[in-house]
Amino acid sequence: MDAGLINKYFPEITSQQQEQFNQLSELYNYWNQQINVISRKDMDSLYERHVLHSLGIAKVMSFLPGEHVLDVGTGGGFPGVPLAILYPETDFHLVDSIGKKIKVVSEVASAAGLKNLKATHSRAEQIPGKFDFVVSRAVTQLKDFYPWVKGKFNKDSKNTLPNGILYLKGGDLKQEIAESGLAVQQYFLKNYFEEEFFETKQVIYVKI
Ligand SMILES: C[S@@+](CC[C@H](N)C(=O)[O-])C[C@H]1O[C@@H](n2cnc3c(N)ncnc32)[C@H](O)[C@@H]1O
Repeated sequence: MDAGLINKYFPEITSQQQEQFNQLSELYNYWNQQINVISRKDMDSLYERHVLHSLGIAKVMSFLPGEHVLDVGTGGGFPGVPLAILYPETDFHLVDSIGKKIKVVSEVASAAGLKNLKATHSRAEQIPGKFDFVVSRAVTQLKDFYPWVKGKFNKDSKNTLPNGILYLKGGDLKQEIAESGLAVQQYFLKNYFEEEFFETKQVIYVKI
C-alpha cells in the first residue's frame, strides 16, 4: 500500500513528504500489531480513512509556519501525524490520556523524522500553554469538548481563519451542534474528496 491517494489531492507535496506518507503504512502495520490503535478493517484503508481524512482540515485552511496546534485525544496520531507531515514548519502537540497510544505516536513520529511533533500522555484539560488551533477527531461531543480547550488559545490570530477549533466529524450533527450552543461553521469534505467515505464527513470550525 502506498500513499498515492495523498498525492492525488495534495500534488504539491515534496518528495520528502511523499516518502513520509509512504512510510506510515509500514510503521502503523508494525506498531498496530504491538499496540492496537487502528481497527484491522481500517488498516486496509489507512490512507483514505485516517491519513486523507486527517488532511481534510488542510482543505479548509492552511497552518502557518510557527503556529502552535494541539491535537486532543490523538489516539494513534490522527489528525496530528498527517498534518505534521504536511506542515513541517508548524508545531504540533499531540495528547492522549492513554499512555500506550502516545507510545505508538512517539515511535511513528520519530521513525518518520518528524521534528515538529511532540506527543504527551495527559488529559487535554491538564495541558498547559497556549495554541493557535485545536484539532481533534472522534473524541467527544462538542458541548463537552469545548470547556476542555476554551482557555488554551493565543489571543492574536495571524491566519486567514481566526484561532479556533477544527473538529473532524461525520453524520447528522444538527442535534449535537444545537446542544453545544456554539456558533459553528461546517465544511463538507465531499466538496474536496470524491471517495464515498467522505459523503457525510465534515470539518466543524468553532472560532474562539
Ligand atoms: C475514538 S479515539 C480517537 C483517536 C483519534 N483521534 C482518531 O480519530 O483516530 C478517542 C481518543 O480520545 C482519548 N481521550 C478521551 N478523552 C480524553 C481527554 N480528556 N484528554 C486526552 N485524551 C482523551 C482516548 O484515550 C482515545 O484515544
